[in-house]
Amino acid sequence: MAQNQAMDAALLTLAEMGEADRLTIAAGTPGIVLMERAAEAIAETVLARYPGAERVACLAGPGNNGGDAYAAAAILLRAGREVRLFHLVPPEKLQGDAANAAAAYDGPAEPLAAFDAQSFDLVIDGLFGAGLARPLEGEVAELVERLNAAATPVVAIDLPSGISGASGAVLGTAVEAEATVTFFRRKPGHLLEPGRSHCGAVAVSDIGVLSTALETIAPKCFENRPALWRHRLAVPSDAGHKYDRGHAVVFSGPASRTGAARLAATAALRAGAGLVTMFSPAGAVLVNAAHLTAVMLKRCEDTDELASHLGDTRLNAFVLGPGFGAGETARAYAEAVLAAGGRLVLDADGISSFKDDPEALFAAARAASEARGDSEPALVLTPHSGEFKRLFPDIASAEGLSKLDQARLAAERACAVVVLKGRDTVIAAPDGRAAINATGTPWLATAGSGDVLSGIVAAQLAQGTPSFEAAAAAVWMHGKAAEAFGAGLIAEDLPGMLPKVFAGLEATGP
Ligand SMILES: NC(=O)C1=CN([C@@H]2O[C@H](COP(=O)(O)OP(=O)(O)OC[C@H]3O[C@@H](n4cnc5c(N)ncnc54)[C@H](O)[C@@H]3O)[C@@H](O)[C@H]2O)[C@H](O)CC1
Ligand SMILES: [K+]
Repeated sequence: MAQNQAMDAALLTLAEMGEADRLTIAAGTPGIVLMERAAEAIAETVLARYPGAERVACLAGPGNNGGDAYAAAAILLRAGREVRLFHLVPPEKLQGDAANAAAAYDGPAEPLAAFDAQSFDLVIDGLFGAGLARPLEGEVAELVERLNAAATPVVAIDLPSGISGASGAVLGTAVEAEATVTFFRRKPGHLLEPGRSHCGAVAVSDIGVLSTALETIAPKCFENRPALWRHRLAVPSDAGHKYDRGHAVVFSGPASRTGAARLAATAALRAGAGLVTMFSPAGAVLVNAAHLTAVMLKRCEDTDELASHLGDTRLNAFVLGPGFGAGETARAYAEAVLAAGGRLVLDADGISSFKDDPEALFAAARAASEARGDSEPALVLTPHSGEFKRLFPDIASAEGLSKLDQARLAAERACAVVVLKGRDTVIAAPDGRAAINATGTPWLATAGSGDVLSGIVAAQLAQGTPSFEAAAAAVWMHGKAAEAFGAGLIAEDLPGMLPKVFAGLEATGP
């Protein structure tokens, strides 16, 4: 059950989508039938979203995306719309299903050069989809730029032309659509920026591609939805005790910089850790004491004191970084926590502390994972792109890597779950599993929001949720908390929205 629901959230590579098509066609559904259904889905979206759109332009490219455009044009013509089709290549040059779809269309068709967006109420973009192989240039690039400058709404077939389905990158230039209709499952480019913004509202149409094909294909990338992790999530039970829900620790920075750690600690408590203790340098104990209530406080002045605290093996999840200050102390503490068998969320200054010797961190993480015996990553890294660059400069600067590729390579190298933050946060595990997040609002880009996230991750780790699921759940909840609050959000507001998020999670399915 959980497995099937997760498969609904799969994000497919070009090869995986091609394989799903191949298996479906081999099982008896001809390609032209899939194209016909794709066209019906596009026409349905157009008629439902734009009931008043009379003058419709269909732009058809040289491949099957163009074939979909011909087939959709035919349906809209039958529905009484005033349709004109504009083609990049003459219809007689099309092949396979696209050629058949073009032959079945008997409405007006003209070369692309005759297209003027201003003369239409709606444009259907069937120039390029999954087969986009290189940047748009020349006549097509100019046309796309004129189209974007016009006020006419665009519905994209499969992907806005110019957007890479694999990476969400703009190749050359790309159509800015109001809506996108894709088929069977989304692709990473629908969720990764800037692709996501170019897609507008995405509708996924089940065109009869066999979902059982996914069992054979075994995709490893998913949209971050509860189906991915809800079955692994620890939920406080009636018979439970606070000690069953783990004991999280947050390291505080010096006296003038304690707020970030308190945000993380409050979030950890709200997100379900049974107990949360702040480890504070001596000089910050009074400041922290003045602010903390349910969060406990312990002095932790140096590595000796830390070693003595770590003797208590009930302390099982740690947050190090928010407001902590970068340097030798952070490095020593992180290594000590991992060596003691703790699970560690390393954020902010904690990450930057290893910029001169990332391998020391990766070796500590590898040793910690191996020592656990279940190969579960003990380390969760939560960098934004600037921090990511400090730990993984070569991956960050390599040409042609998507954010998804970057997070996966980093996770494998660091033997850690990597949460590469942003509007399109990617969560990746060393074994290649990855999730792309879609919850949240622009208001999350606010001071302290990352500190809250690290606390939510730690709460899940403390309760025994596996690291990948813990991180993915936390990112989703963090976004949902922001959505629930709405405009005017500051980081302090996020923990207080978590009860609503949990209630929603209980009330709804995946
Ligand atoms: N199950 C499904 O998902 C179905 C999808 N359908 C649609 O088919 C397209 C993919 O079709 P394909 O022919 O493989 O690729 P495209 O139409 O996207 O384009 C390939 C075509 O374009 C040329 N090309 C690539 N990049 C450029 C460029 N920058 N400039 C100029 N020309 C370029 C390339 O050489 C090829 O000739 C998918 O998106 C769906 O819309 C089917 O309808 C069936 C079901
Ligand atoms: K398209």
